[in-house]
Amino acid sequence: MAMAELSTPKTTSPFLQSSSRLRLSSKLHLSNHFRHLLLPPLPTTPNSKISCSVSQNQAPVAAQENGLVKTKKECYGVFCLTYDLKAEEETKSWKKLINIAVSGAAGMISNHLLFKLASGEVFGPDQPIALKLLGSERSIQALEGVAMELEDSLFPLLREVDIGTDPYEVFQDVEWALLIGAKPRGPGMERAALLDINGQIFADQGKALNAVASPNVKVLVVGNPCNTNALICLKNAPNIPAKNFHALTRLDENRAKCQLALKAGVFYDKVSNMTIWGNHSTTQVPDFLNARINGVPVKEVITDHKWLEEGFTESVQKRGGLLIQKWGRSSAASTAVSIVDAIKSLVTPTPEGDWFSTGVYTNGNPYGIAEDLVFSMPCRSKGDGDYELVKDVEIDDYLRKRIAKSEAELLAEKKCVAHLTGEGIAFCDLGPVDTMLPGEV
Ligand SMILES: NC(=O)C1=CN([C@@H]2O[C@H](COP(=O)(O)OP(=O)(O)OC[C@H]3O[C@@H](n4cnc5c(N)ncnc54)[C@H](OP(=O)(O)O)[C@@H]3O)[C@@H](O)[C@H]2O)C=CC1
Ligand SMILES: O=C([O-])CC(=O)C(=O)O
Repeated sequence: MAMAELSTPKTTSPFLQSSSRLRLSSKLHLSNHFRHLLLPPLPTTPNSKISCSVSQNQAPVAAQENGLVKTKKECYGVFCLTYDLKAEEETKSWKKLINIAVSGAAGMISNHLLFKLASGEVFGPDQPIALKLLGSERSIQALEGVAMELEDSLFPLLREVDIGTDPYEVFQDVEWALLIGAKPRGPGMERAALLDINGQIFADQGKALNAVASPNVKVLVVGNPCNTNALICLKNAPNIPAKNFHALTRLDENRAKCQLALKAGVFYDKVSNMTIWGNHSTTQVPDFLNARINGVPVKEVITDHKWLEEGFTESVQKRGGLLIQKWGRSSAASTAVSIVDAIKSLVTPTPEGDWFSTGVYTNGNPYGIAEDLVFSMPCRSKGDGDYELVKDVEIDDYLRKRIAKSEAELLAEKKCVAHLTGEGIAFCDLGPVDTMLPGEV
């Protein structure tokens, strides 16, 4: 993995030393738990070398002055290594560093995702990144453990790691915000209660993004119920384009492709044009009408239409619940993979004729879906981080009826969180069937 031949480090890992020796952002209070790990700057001239003098090659010293933590600008440990000429040539062609925030960074999904981000698998082998990890008082120790593992992985593209508990600090200047942290729904907990608790998290994080993130930040909400959380988040961030907010339904798309491939006896890369419509819940609609296998409409390849309407649809809607039954916990690795897929779909051009699913703001949609929701729909991207809706998909009576059910569910969820979206007093009636998350059975 390492791109450079590295000299022997002269110091030990900062995270293996006492926490008082961690690099601390000079402008922050220690009590804010905002801790910062920084690599040497990228080379700017052909003959420049990233190297540290002996005095630089020491652990950082955090001096306290009037309660404020000040740091010297030294590098240390694994981040003070001298790169060889080959590495210089490589880093010269690197792009400008991007800042990526991840919430719930000590959770299970993040435990897979962060290493994919740091490896270059997501943003490419010439894209250096800074990771800004958001946790809480509960998880601050665990976040240090996460940072230690990142450090020990020697990822050349990972230039900074910050950990913190205040979104106004962690989200500063971020270009991507991957919002994963949310309270899991416990036994006996009402859906309305979960919407309220998690909604509050996303209202707060929306406000923080609005205040301090890059104005064109792209936000991917994973924490459930992700569609309504994304709506809450965007409503609290009026300065950020609503189009920049996504709810993760890519896991559902991947699950649907897998089921179709299994039934058709093909490898899953042969399945394309897979849309998930609606909510990331058991009302979601995996669209077999427009999906293709080897470029041929699915209904022509799989002639068991009863299976498509019932078996296939239900298996995708309830895949998360089945996995929890088997595994004893919800999908984490495949969710991280689907987050990677979702981001890559926005930063690389969509293959000709294909599309991907993502939960996006409905305003101006061509399908007649209620405005002012976050709804999963088919999208294409030029690879610039933005997307456009695919406009010419066919919607028959079967699809229309089911899409309407998911739409009704999202409209009901929206009423439950009116107090968090600035739309008045909440009124929560989610109906008799408690179907909110795919992970629930
Ligand atoms: N959209 C999708 O396709 C999928 C979404 N999910 C959702 O992703 C989210 C994260 O899943 P996963 O990483 O497995 O979960 P974990 O339980 O492993 O981690 C969740 C993190 O959420 C944070 N959190 C924030 N608020 C609370 C709270 N009030 N109580 C407890 N924890 C809280 C915790 O971090 P801290 O203490 O640092 O705040 C915790 O580390 C869940 O909401 C899950 O339902 C899961 C799979 C698929
Ligand atoms: O309900 C959960 O936490 C898991 C989930 O979203 C899924 O597996 O799709």
